[in-house]
Amino acid sequence: MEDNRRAATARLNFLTLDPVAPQDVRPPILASWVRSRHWNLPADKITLPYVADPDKDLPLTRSAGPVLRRLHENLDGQPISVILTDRSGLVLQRLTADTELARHLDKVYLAPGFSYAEEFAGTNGIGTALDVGGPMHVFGHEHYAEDLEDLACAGVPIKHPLNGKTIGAIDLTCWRKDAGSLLMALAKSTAESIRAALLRDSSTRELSLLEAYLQTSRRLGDMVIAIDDDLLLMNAKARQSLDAGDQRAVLGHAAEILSHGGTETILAELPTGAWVRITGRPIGGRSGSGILQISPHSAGVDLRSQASGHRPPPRPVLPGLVGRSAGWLGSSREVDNACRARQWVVLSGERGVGKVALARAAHHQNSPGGAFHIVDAARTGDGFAAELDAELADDSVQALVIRHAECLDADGLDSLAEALYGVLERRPSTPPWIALTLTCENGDTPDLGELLTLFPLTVDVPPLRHHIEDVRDLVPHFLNQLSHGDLTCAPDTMQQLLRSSWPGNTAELCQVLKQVVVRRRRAGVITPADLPARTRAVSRRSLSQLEALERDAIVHSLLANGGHKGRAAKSLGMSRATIYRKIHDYGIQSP
Ligand SMILES: Nc1ncnc2c1ncn2[C@@H]1O[C@H](COP(=O)(O)OP(=O)(O)OP(=O)(O)O)[C@@H](O)[C@H]1O
Repeated sequence: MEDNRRAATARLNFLTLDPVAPQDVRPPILASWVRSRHWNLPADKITLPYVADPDKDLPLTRSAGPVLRRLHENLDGQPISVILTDRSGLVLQRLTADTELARHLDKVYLAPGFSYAEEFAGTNGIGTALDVGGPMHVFGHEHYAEDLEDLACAGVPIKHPLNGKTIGAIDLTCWRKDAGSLLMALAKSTAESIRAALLRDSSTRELSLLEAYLQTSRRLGDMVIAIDDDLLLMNAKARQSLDAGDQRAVLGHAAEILSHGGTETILAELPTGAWVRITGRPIGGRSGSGILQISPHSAGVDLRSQASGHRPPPRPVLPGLVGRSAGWLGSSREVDNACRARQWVVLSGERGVGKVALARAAHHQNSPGGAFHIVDAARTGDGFAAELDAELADDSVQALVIRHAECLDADGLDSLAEALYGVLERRPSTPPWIALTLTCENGDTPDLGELLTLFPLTVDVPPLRHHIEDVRDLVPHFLNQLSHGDLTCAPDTMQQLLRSSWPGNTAELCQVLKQVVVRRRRAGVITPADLPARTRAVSRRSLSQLEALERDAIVHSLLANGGHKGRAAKSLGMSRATIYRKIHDYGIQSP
């Protein structure tokens, strides 16, 4: 009781930025409060992300189920809730016999589908135990969120018995007034029983997988990978021979082979241009579990180079950007050259195509470390004008992007031209490099009037559907950034992404992958079912660049002719029959 009062005072002092006496709060709790403040969490209420349909078909839930049910029965109606979460703190299961406690837990969202990760719920038994990687009890006012002050929680991370990775957490929660030291002892012994159950359930299959993996690695000296639910083993040969992008591609093919029974052999081209032969062998009679043997396939390389005199595809020209299609590389080179020559440039294209990204990368390539700033003309009120003045007055700025110039009206464009002439007068020998971006929709390019005399070059940045093949590079690039390489994309998922028309371009692709990463919350391979519904509105096949251009021309013509197909066909010089066929073939929704 005394401890709780001291914790309450310490918490209040902490929240009001007053000094906290070290003896009043345990160090791991204080450290967690600091992290909670860093996440900008409100201390007076709890708001948590919710996943409507969390994936509960995991080895953890299968093995933990009987252990949790036994414990729940033994608790015999006592007000203690037994909670299982995945490794991110997402609640998968809750067993509570006491209705009053259950009602309270519902009120604070300690229920399946809600995440009790520390970054959302602040200091608590689940998230903080997962964060520190060991058992953690959090008592009453030690919780960061006021809503949790009547509860006591004892959380213990659960580590996989074979690979040692944290795969979830067990938590026992009761009323603060009922808590005692036995709560933690019980949580620890439950975690131990779950580990034993996991070992028992997985040992037969995983040990035979491990044996097959070791035998294959020793015998053949090839690259070998073993895959099972939560287990991934890759031998040194595979790790050394394949770079991160190639590893991800191989894992995607491996998942595909294993999901079809695992006995196939395929030839695959990897992102670096190397060809490999991948042979699968299922283990344990389950799809998704088996050994993959990977060997370099020189015939593939020879075939390619003999057939078309192919060289490995060109590398991206600008740092931090990916994409090797001719259209994207052409724009990249133009922006790079303009930046090197300090020539001011207009970057024009649909929303999210990568205009700012190109300007930033060109600047970093040509003036590494130099100050690069952005001002956005879409800002309302006087915000833009004031910010622009400040940037132009700052002599340390070496590169400036003026974004969304299409938002300026005629007066705005005049003022901008005047301000830019001013900077040329003031810094005639060292003006900043300036790129102006124009976001154009439906092929309309706004008129920049007099400004064009200052910007002699306009680079058109193509929409993603016109260099759709770059999706193959963009997806692993974004997944690597978003999930630190924990997630890869299955080949059929990639096919679906390649067939989408991406009206929001690369920014939309990045957004979709972000959504997938947040929803999945565990490592593995992304399947088409993981993709949000909007990516399913796809054309029946992936279109070549010419076909995509033709589809766009038809869409623009239909728009310009108020949806009248006959007139649209005439203005494009095509017959009515042809336009009808193409509208159907390209899956165009008539405007
Ligand atoms: N080739 C690429 N490689 C890696 N990332 C890219 C590439 N192209 C675009 N991106 C990323 O896509 C996102 C959108 O790009 P960016 O903001 O540059 O688009 P924009 O054309 O300037 O958009 P808007 O018209 O809306 O202002 C950014 O996160 C950017 O880093």
